[in-house]
Amino acid sequence: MKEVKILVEALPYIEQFHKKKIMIKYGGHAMIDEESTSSTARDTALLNYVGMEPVVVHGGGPDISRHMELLGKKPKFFKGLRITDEETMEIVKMVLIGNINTNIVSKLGLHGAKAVGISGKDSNLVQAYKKPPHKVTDDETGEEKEVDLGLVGEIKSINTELIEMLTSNNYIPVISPLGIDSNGDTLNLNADTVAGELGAKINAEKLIILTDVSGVLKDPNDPDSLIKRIKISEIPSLIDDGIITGGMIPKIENCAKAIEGGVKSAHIIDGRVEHSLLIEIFTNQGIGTMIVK
Ligand SMILES: Nc1ncnc2c1ncn2[C@@H]1O[C@H](COP(=O)(O)OP(=O)(O)O)[C@@H](O)[C@H]1O
Ligand SMILES: CC(=O)N[C@@H](CCC(=O)OP(=O)(O)O)C(=O)O
Repeated sequence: MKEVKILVEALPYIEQFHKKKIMIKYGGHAMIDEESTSSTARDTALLNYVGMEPVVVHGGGPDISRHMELLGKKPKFFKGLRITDEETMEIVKMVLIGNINTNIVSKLGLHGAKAVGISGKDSNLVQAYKKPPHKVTDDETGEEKEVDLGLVGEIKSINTELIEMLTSNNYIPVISPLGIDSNGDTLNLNADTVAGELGAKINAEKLIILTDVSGVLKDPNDPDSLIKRIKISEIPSLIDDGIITGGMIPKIENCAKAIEGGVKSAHIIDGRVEHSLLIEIFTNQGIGTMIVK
């Protein structure tokens, strides 16, 4: 009886999200081991089985950094974005496309879903241009200088045709965060940005970002200080006051962009917690931080 009750309680959510796209971002820090990646893949497959259309964008920052270090390169970031020279780009492609993407696709397949691995380059899905150098002022000398991030892109446009084709045929697209520029060259993109912008473009019902903290915390060192709801208007002061820093900045900013672009709700949740994805979708109280208008 207990199992049946659970199923009946899930019914309104199954109805609400039937044939709706759910944009899920698998964070590099959320994929801590094979088991948690497999568990998230199983939950994603379940969403698909009950009639939703999940679309996965994955990260892999920690793995890219690890491989760079193995090859004797020091990872460098500017405002959360990896400074990407040509050699780094080779590592980024190898890790994201060759390793992480295929791994997620296999795991979804093992749980019975039809998953297709692509990157933003396929079928011109994510067209991008090289990010112009950042102007920064040297604190000591007051001199202005430029920081060039190398092969890092900004999204110019998104062609959703391939995604629509896949989801309408019940395939789960699994997307590596790379873009293609007008010369056909590859650019490295932040995975949260791809998930947010693509989520808005495909009219996703929900954007769910899986990471390694329970959501946005008032005090990042205190796991019990979770902020359950954040209004878009509150975001700038949370950043200015230094409450939201580092990798959380692109997450919250892209949740806001997604909501402004028409996504109905955006959530940052702990991907290491078993079934956090299902708890978010199938319960009233949800889990993690919800970003609202
Ligand atoms: N206010 C905050 N609440 C929670 N996490 C925060 C906050 N500010 C910064 N962070 C950091 O953001 C990290 C998540 O971003 P990131 O490391 O890029 O994850 P991912 O690989 O999942 O994209 C957290 O592990 C935490 O260190
Ligand atoms: C430009 C840029 O910084 N790209 C990211 C792409 C991967 C990513 O975003 O991974 P997470 O979501 O795990 O952080 C990088 O090279 O790390």
